[in-house]
Amino acid sequence: MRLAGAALNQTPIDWHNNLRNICEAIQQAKDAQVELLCLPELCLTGYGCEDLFLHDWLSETALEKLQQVRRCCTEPNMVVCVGLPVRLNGRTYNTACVIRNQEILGFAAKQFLANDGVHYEPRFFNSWIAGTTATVEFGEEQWPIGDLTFEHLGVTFGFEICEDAWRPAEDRPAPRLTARGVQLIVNPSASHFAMSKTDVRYQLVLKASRDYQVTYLYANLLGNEAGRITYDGEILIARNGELLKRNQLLSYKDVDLEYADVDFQQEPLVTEDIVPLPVPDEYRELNQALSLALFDYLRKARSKGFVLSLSGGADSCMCAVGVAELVRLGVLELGAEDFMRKAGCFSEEDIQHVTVHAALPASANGAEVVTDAGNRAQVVTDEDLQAGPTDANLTLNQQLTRRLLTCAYQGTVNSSDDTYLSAKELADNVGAVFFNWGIDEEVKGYTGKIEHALGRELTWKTDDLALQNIQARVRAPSIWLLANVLNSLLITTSNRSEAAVGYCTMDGDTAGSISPIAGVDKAFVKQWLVWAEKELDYPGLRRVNSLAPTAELRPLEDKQTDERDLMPYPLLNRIERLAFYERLSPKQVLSRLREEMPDTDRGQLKTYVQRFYTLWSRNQWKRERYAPSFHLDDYNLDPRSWLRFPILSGGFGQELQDLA
Ligand SMILES: Nc1ncnc2c1ncn2[C@@H]1O[C@H](COP(=O)(O)OP(=O)(O)OC[C@H]2O[C@@H]([n+]3cccc(C(=O)O)c3)[C@H](O)[C@@H]2O)[C@@H](O)[C@H]1O
Ligand SMILES: Nc1ncnc2c1ncn2[C@@H]1O[C@H](COP(=O)(O)OP(=O)(O)OP(=O)(O)O)[C@@H](O)[C@H]1O
Ligand SMILES: NC(=O)CC[C@H](N)C(=O)O
Repeated sequence: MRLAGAALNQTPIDWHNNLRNICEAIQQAKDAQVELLCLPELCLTGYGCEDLFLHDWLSETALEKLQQVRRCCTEPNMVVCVGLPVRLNGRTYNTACVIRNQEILGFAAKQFLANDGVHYEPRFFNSWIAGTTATVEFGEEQWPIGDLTFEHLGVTFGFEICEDAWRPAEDRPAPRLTARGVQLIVNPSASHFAMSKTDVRYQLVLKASRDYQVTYLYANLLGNEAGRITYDGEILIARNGELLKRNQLLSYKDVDLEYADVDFQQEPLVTEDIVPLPVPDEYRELNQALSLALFDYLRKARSKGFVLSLSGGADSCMCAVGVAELVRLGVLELGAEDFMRKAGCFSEEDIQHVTVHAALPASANGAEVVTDAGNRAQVVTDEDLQAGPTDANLTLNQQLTRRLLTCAYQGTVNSSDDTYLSAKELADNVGAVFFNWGIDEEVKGYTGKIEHALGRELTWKTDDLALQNIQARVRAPSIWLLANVLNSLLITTSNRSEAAVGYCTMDGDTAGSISPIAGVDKAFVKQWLVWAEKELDYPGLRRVNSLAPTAELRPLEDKQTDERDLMPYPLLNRIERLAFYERLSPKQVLSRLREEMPDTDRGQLKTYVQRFYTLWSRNQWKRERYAPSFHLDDYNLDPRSWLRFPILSGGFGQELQDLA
């Protein structure tokens, strides 16, 4: 039997997009003579519909749209499994509908709901009770729903829907299914991306196929579906512990279909030792996920591009590279023309202009073709090409980045030449539009007003934080204005370490509508930039990679650095991880640190732990106010996705006092 999984880039309640992708996958499956096709979890409505799953109309519309999917399923020999919510007696179930030759055979329902990390399924869905079935009615028709198995071309199959497979052996459906004679387990998933998670999923699928001696077919969603969470579109087909198919993750395509053939007449030996996956390259994974997430966000928000306040520091530089990589990877996979069309923000004239130039061979236009890692697709240098004035001497990727990314350096008397040059060199390297303006006048305007009102001078001695914050805040209005004028999304550059301790000015450097790296810790940001300079070939990162992170908000002679204000970043990350990922108490965190760092002064470690928890508690309100952020690491601090904490609390007063 030819089995296929298709990863789909869906959007909540974008019926047109979702149906088009589903029907396209079915068409591709027909063309490839696939006999059983698995589509991802809840792909008809989108997985991220949130409280809409509690609305009757959503499931009613999904059932209506299902009739359109049904009409695409015209092959007598092909089964299609499509995910949608079904509402019965005021309860919503998360199901996979099985269709063959326009006939609905039934709805398999999810038994275990994902309720950890970024998943809140029990808020929307009810678990299906194993061993039970019921009936779905639609017009004159009735279909079975529940704990079902199916038969197709002599093969018996059943379902684990995403989280079902992540439960222990004594709970998960797999052993009960195999006891009922199932030879094939189909798993439609919506499994969020996190660095290295592919390894976990691979082990899960391979081991299930080995332990239950079945064929296992797994298909995940693809892309930034609803704003925060990205899916990597993983497809896995395995049999008796052996991998038959695994695809390239994080595709820019809407539909990524892969298939493999399984001869169910033969029973191959069981592979006891699972061949391990090569260790995932987290820097590369992060790059792909970040850039795809930005691309999908841009087009799904129907925006024209991005605006970025580029300080030349690590965070803003990483965001700039994220946009440049969105272009590079998108063009690499789709080609310039399809990339531009899919982005949805380029005019037909511009598409023609850019792609005609890109298509010209080097010899025809004097262009220099550079064959490096792919950062420079092609360098057009011939001025006679009548390219727009801004396009001369830019590579294709730079030309496109220039259309999507506008940056501004906004210096003060406290800014250094180093950061200015770092910002300028990176902007030039990626091709972004770059402005440079000062903000001292505005700062003076505001401080002067308050000095007049209070009848005294504001000084660094008496008003340190206030004088820092006004600089960060004064950068916000002009960059917002630019974003509005350009119909662009304003990127805010907060990282996870800064979010942990509120090391940011609210309505200042947090201003923006999208916060791409708020889930990534600062130590990782810095390592990633070193990797990107070399591996992705961005020489414009050379300067930032030689700088210590600094807010540049105090006078230069103060030599302000983040780590002097706070503590070393690796230590901050360690405390954060122990405290909120491993969920230890302050006392346990301190004793763990003392074990791990016996050479560090015990009193100093205690001060850092106290500082961390004090700043953490004081700044929950800031975490509540960050712009939507991407989930990229295995956890994050976003109260709307991974981590909840009270805005007002005792702030660990007792616990910190008790530290020895
Ligand atoms: N629970 C709560 N709910 C609501 N508001 C609360 C609050 N607790 C304090 N507040 C209010 O918060 C305000 C203070 O917050 P905010 O004005 O944001 O500023 P604040 O947190 O006082 O200071 C900002 C910190 O971030 C650092 N920073 C700023 C900008 C850029 C960078 C950089 O790395 O580039 C670093 C800066 O060095 C400083 O340490 C006060 O008005 C206070 O009343
Ligand atoms: N001189 C500046 N010009 C433009 N934007 C700035 C400037 N200084 C700060 N910003 C904005 O404020 C943000 C926060 O500054 P922060 O210092 O936390 O990050 P960074 O400068 O990117 O990195 P690092 O902390 O490693 O120096 C910057 O990312 C940038 O968006
Ligand atoms: N949609 C789901 O059930 C996802 C849950 C599962 N733990 C995962 O992360 O893949």
